[in-house]
Amino acid sequence: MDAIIRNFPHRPEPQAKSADTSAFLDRPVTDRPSREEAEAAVRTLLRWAGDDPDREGLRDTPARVVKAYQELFSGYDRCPADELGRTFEEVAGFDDMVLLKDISFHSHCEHHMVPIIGKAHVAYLPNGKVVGLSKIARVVDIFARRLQTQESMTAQIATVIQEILKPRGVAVMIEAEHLCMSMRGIQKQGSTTITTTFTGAFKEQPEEQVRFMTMVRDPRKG
Ligand SMILES: Nc1nc2c(ncn2[C@@H]2O[C@H](COP(=O)(O)OP(=O)(O)OP(=O)(O)O)[C@@H](O)[C@H]2O)c(=O)[nH]1
Ligand SMILES: [Zn+2]
Repeated sequence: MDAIIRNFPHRPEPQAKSADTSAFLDRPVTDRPSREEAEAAVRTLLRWAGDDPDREGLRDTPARVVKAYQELFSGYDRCPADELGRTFEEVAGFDDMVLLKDISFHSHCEHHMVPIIGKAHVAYLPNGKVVGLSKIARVVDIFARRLQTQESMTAQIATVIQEILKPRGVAVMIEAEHLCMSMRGIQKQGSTTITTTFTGAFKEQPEEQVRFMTMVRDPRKG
């Protein structure tokens, strides 16, 4: 949990605390450099790469890069716990698996700041309440729009859903290509990294894990 709390450095205005979400809202605010400082850093990188930041084609690039980073790293300004705050009473007694498959995401690895492109599969076993389907995808999106390792992102998604929704169990699988392994370094194109994590009934009952895996691979067999 601590790791998740530490990953909220820039949330500007903490919302009202509730018993369920307080742990996700008490996070330190760190000094953020100004936009001008960020643009100056991009200019330095352009020069370091060997180009001239004053040539016409690059003149607006620092501003564009900063604007793009604001979007790509907007997950630091958002709280995944907030997304899960609105729930619905269990629909018509439904308490079986809810699985969102193939949630596409773009993230950036914390080692090289190079894209991680992949999809997440997230399931939970409701325990008296369900959450809007889009909220699960929003949680994935918020964590993806931070610097990540795939393992951390997998664990963070499961932890926040387990802590806030308190279902009988959560299962998360992420499949992703790390461009730091294909564009540079070892240069292995097309390799996929798969990570999984399970809580509650998914952790304790192997048959629930199998059912999750089967539904991820072929939902007709679930
Ligand atoms: N476990 C894990 N490793 C990652 C992830 N994304 C990137 N990496 C790895 O992070 C490692 C960083 O290794 P370092 O030796 O510190 O850095 P490097 O010299 O740039 O490594 P190379 O990529 O091997 O050239 C590399 O092996 C990457 O493949 C991730 O999500 N999870
Ligand atoms: Zn990397």
